[in-house]
Amino acid sequence: MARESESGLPIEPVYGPDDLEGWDPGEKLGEPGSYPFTRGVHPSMYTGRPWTMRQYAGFGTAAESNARYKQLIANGTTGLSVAFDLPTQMGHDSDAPIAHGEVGKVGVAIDSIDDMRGLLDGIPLDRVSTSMTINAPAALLLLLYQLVGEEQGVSADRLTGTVQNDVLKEYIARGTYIFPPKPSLRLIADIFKYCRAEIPKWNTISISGYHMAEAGASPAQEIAFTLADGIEYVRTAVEAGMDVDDFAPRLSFFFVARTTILEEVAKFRAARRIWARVMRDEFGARNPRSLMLRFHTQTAGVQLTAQQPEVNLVRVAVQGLAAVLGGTQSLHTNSFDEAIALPTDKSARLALRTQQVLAYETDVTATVDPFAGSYVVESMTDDVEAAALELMRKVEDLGGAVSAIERGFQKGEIERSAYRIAQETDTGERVVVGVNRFTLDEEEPYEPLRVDPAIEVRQAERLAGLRAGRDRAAVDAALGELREAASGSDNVLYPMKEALRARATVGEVCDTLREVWGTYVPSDVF
Ligand SMILES: CC(C)(COP(=O)(O)OP(=O)(O)OC[C@H]1O[C@@H](n2cnc3c(N)ncnc32)[C@H](O)[C@@H]1OP(=O)(O)O)[C@@H](O)C(=O)NCCC(=O)NCCSC(=O)CCC(=O)O
Repeated sequence: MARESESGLPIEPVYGPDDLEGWDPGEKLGEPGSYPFTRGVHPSMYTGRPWTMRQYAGFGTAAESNARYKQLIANGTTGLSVAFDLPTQMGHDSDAPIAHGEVGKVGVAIDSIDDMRGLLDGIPLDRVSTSMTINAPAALLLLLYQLVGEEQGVSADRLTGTVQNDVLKEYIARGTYIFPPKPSLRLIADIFKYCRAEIPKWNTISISGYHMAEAGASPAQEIAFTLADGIEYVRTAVEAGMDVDDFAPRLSFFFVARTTILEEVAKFRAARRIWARVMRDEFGARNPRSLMLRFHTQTAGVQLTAQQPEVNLVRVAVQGLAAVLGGTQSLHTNSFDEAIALPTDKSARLALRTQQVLAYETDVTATVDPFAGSYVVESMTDDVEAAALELMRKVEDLGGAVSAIERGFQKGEIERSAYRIAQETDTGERVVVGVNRFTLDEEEPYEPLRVDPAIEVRQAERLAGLRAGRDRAAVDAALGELREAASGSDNVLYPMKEALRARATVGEVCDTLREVWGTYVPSDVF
């Protein structure tokens, strides 16, 4: 009997030539590095250059996070990935009442250029690419990065990295939105234009399915809703007057890797094929780079267990393998203790070592797209593609990603899928090793890393010092310019940069935008 995949599609006990009858490799696969990019975005893939090992990290103060980044680099990481605390992600200063209890908890606290300077101290920005998981305030953090680059003598055209900047999935699954959809999309178009003119190698957005997957989305839902968000961003930028080939090469994506290797590989390959077709046929993109779906992967946090946490090391290795077999450009492997707390130095190192074993001890990097032509993987690639296209059509029928979000469509679909997973786990139909089978009577003790609660006081003191030491009139004047741009149609990033240079804080800049644009209140469908 066929088993069901995570997307609810059948997985047959045996696949053979009949399953690929009429299947045309020329149309479905092409060559690696060529349309429709099913086999990967580069002709040589990992035989030319391994994926970027990019471990998401950050906690406490800028100085503490800086020390962790230097340690990661010393251990062989090949790109940085900054986690910000919730107040920063929501555009509040560390001393704002609403920030209380959250400063430095899930990431680093960045209030101003002073903190950004500390975060990047001693890190050569012309040689390291940096991803920043920041969404509503993405423009601010990008500009702070550029300003620190200028101080290091690195011109903006040499900076490489990514801002997540994907606010649509914040409304669907992650929650750190500030402004309503319309000004949020306008801000994203401003960022595309600014980067095109000023920071051309920067990846301007990381259109993310990861968080939807963490909320329970199936693989088909994950790519469908993510690509639908991508389509909305492309439309926004085109409507804002940009030529598609002027910004599409710098769009990037972000997906999860689950333990179900076969379907995950199929998912990544299907996503590349769908995106290439959409960009070529719907948007008329001509530059091959505009058609390439380049993506970062993180192993599935939701599949980690607090019980017998060391078993997570095994899960992460399997998930990382899925990402690599699927042709990821960049990878974060979770630490085994992440279901319990922030990773310790040792668990962070082990997570990176897992990638190094995949890259240098296995043979999966010796040849491009090793699953190509496999009866099962090609069949599943077609199946996931068809299921995703069907969902994308439903989003279109609702008027596109934003209208569908406003009606709660994506959230509703994801909730249903999450409910199914929870039920299957409860009944034991879905085996979770160490949780509903192969359990221990008594778990071994585990000592997690804890963030020092005094960090909040230290950040508040730093802010008081900053406010006392800066030219208040210059800050007010710069924020006034920003207010004016936000009220009209001028690109907000130019006055925003001047405000940040004058040491305006993240909270002050975001409050200025909140005054003009208001904040988003979800229409709760549930
Ligand atoms: C495009 C990606 C996906 C990857 O960029 P990278 O710089 O790492 O890699 P890359 O672009 O593939 O490679 C770097 C350069 O080498 C080239 N290159 C690579 N491989 C090649 C090959 N085989 N042949 C020829 N050239 C090759 C590329 O074209 C590129 O140059 P050119 O540029 O000149 O072409 C980017 O967006 C990225 O790094 N994303 C990371 C996102 C992230 O870390 N997010 C964390 C989220 S954490 C989170 O959100 C979860 C928790 C939470 O909710 O907070």
